[in-house]
Amino acid sequence: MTPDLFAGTDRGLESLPLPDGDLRFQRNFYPAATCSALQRGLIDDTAWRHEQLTLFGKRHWQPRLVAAHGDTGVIYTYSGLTLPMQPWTPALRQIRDDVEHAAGCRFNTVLLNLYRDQHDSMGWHSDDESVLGDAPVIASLSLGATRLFQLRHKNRRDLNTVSLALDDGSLLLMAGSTQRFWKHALGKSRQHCEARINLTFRQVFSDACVPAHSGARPAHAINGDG
Ligand SMILES: O=C(O)CCC(=O)C(=O)O
Ligand SMILES: [Fe+2]
Repeated sequence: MTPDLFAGTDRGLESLPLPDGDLRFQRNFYPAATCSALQRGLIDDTAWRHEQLTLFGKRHWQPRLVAAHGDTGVIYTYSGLTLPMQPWTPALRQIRDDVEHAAGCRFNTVLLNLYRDQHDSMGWHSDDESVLGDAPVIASLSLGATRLFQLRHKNRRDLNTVSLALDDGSLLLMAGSTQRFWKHALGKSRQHCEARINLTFRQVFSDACVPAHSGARPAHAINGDG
């Protein structure tokens, strides 16, 4: 495993070298005071759900709380779970607009994860559902405790696991073929951790109209107010 590859800056999104992928990262996307206000508001105002998943015929509680917000009519199923889609709140709409501006593309959905402490986690997976298109852009904003995010290539054994400390206010973009070739996870921590919220913004297409190439569009392609 490599140490944290990327120290990050607040000079905008910067590319992280990733074979077969496209990762960009910005530390301090939001300043600390904004992050703590956003985190408090989201913890209090979100209808957090504790969901169960079936793995090999056995029911398991997910080790985190979740919620989904998005445009009316969007349905998104992942890991066999279809969360009820809540409307955008003013806070989430503002964050979405800021993230769209940085990413240069539109998002119609955000999944929220609340990692209550060091015991909460997310297992290895790719966000590669067909409704995300073949080259999804996923923008991940972290608020609260720093947690270690890891990526591992699906079939190249010569490549090390990549580790990235996602700290308060950081923005990570996964684009291009990242979901096709890499899995990612957020493991439990050995040290005590306070709560962390992660928001992943996605563009979910209805099954009928998934574009052949759905990668990031340049900022000037943004139109309308969503
Ligand atoms: O919490 C994180 O940083 C990862 C979240 C994630 O991978 C997801 O929501 O699909
Ligand atoms: Fe993910």
